[in-house]
Amino acid sequence: MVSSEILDRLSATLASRRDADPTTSYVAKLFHKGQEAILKKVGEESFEVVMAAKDGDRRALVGEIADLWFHTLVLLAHEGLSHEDVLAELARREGISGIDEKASRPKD
Ligand SMILES: N=c1c2ncn([C@@H]3O[C@H](COP(=O)(O)OP(=O)(O)OP(=O)(O)O)[C@@H](O)[C@H]3O)c2ncn1[C@@H]1O[C@H](COP(=O)(O)O)[C@@H](O)[C@H]1O
Repeated sequence: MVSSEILDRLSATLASRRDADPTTSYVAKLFHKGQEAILKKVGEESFEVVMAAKDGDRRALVGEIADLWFHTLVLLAHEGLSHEDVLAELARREGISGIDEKASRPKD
């Protein structure tokens, strides 16, 4: 079974691409292009997830969700966040199902 440590390793790789040459790395190129380009990829991959699910293509669905997760990790890194922030939020939600999420979320 693949461990969630892959997220730690991938996030470290993403962080290392911040100052990398955009001509040698897809991630560095996305960082270089900026938020708009990253958001465009997140939108495209979200749509592809929906289409794969509607087509009933389970193999494609896994691939498209991997693309979506990957691009959301790039977005998090771009915004100075990481998967750990999301995991912490999910952990916080354990045991509070049934209550209003927005009302229960800590203020920034
Ligand atoms: N997990 C991924 C990963 N998943 C998807 N992709 C890239 O995301 C893009 C997906 O876009 P599309 O499917 O829309 O295909 P495309 O039309 O070629 O995309 P565009 O060129 O239009 O953006 C492809 O270029 C994929 O190669 C990824 N690129 C990198 N990683 C990981 O990120 C690490 C660092 O990557 P580099 O910065 O490229 O070294 C790698 O070692 C991998 O672990």
